[in-house]
Amino acid sequence: MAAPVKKVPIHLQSSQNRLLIKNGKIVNATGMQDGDVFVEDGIIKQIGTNLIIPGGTRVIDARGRYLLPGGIDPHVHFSFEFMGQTSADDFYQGTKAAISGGTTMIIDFAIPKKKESLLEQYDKYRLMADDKVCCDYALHCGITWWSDKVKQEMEILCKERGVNSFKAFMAYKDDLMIRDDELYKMFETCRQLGAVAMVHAENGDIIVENSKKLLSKGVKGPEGHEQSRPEEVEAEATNRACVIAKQVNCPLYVVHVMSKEAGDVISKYREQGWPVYGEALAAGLGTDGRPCCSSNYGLAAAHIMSPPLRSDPATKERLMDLLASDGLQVTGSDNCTFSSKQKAVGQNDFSKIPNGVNGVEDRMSVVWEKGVQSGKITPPRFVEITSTNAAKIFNLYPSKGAIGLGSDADIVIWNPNKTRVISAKTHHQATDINIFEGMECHGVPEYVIVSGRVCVDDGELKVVQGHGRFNPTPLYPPTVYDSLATEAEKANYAPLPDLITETADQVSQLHVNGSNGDAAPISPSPITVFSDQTNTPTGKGARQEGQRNLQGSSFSISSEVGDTSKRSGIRVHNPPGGRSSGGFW
Ligand SMILES: NC(=O)NCCC(=O)O
Ligand SMILES: [Zn+2]
Ligand SMILES: [Zn+2]
Repeated sequence: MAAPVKKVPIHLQSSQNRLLIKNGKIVNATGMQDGDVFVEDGIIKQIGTNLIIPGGTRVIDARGRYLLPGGIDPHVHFSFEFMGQTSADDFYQGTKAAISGGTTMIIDFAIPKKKESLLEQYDKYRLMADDKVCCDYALHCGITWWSDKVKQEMEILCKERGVNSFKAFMAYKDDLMIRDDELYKMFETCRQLGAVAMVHAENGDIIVENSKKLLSKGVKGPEGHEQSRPEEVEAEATNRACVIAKQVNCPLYVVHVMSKEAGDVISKYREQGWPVYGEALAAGLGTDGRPCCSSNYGLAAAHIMSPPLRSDPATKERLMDLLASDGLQVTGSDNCTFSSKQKAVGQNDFSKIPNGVNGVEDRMSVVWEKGVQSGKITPPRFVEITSTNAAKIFNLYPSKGAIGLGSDADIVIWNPNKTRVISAKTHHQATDINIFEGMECHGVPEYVIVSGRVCVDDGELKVVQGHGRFNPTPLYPPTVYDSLATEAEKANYAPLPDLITETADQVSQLHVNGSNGDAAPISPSPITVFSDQTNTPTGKGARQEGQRNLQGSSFSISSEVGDTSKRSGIRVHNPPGGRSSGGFW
């Protein structure tokens, strides 16, 4: 006989989709405030004190902790076919590792080989990622050759597939590299579309010649990697990319800034008022290139990436100083992991070592340790460089990158008083070596909430495959284009609404819709509140909730399954005026 079903009174049932985080210090890029945060259906619905909360809501006490917007890592490569290998972290393992470290959104790159279709590569990445991602994601596309077809496909990607950013490679000659005239045309096209041009800045011709010379002299080990591409080879290309972008009036995002000289170039253009953005990496901030000269090949090869980790140990301090002074704006990981076995293919020729390091899991800890713990930056600046700036540049703000009313409930409860030691023995990545091995970091993500779901729960990882969704990135990010766009172009995009983090009383006022000012009842439907009162549910800049495309949203649960709540489809962030989300993502 079946056991009798125990009935739980309705008021005692804990709702999976409601969460109250109490007593934390809420940190946004704009500042900090003490308060409680109420989350329902994956969205932040109330912020303040003395909130009116429905029964059955799960409560987490965050006293003594910071509440941070979930980290956004704008630079990862999962399952990337590169230098004859496929990077080891796939979209499941990579996003799982990301979440365990406090990152709740990643942006990967769909990079076609020369002559291949961008659209086909995009489709391939969507297929690889959609069912596997444990957190939300978006895609940049790579431009590795130029033709009318590439230009047309860029337009389709922007207008119909939710891609607003393209990366060009000035290195990896005969593989991904494009020439200056192609770069010029690509930047021009980005400018015409209102997209973000991104660049890997290194002089690929010089690298090839230097490598040949070093190999012929018998320098074959990993130490030859940096020798073939010294600082000025990165700085020259960074300057050249800025010059080319300027010719066509195009804003520019320089990925993986790895040297002092390249950082200085970006700062110089910014001082002139030019919209150039620079991304530092966890690797560049947390370690350096000295292990590349180790007699332990495995350790040396694990540190090989491009541009290289610099052997000057002062580089990491300088990069953090630049982040502190706004010479650089964003931190990513460029997570592109290869196992020791995969790295072994370059044993007799450094130019064949697959380039890439880990970082998606440890980026938040490394930046906190080197930035906040060292006293160089404040918690709000930490939030800005790990989350908010990426959200703004790729036009995801304020759904992402903020703890505000109507924002996605991507929240990290961060204990600054706990420490952890990074190790390959405990990390969640698909590699056997961690470049930050042994580093002690203050700041531990005790809870990581991904779109309302508690995926790190008091330190326990409970991710769900397929919980994440593809986030289209709309064109004309205001942060990037405001200083350049014409008035006619500005009509194409919605100005960013300001973040609102009012008290409960103020929130209630915003939702009573002309009633007597009593506290508003908790609404089961998403609350959409932005300070720009011209935003209506159908107007420019409105979040288009409920327009999630359900197709292709299969869902599976990992061994760490916590619940079976299902999220599916895509997210649409502040689509530009007139553009329908239309289900074509
Ligand atoms: N950076 C690196 O070494 N590997 C990933 C590919 C790239 O971003 O250039
Ligand atoms: Zn690159
Ligand atoms: Zn990369």
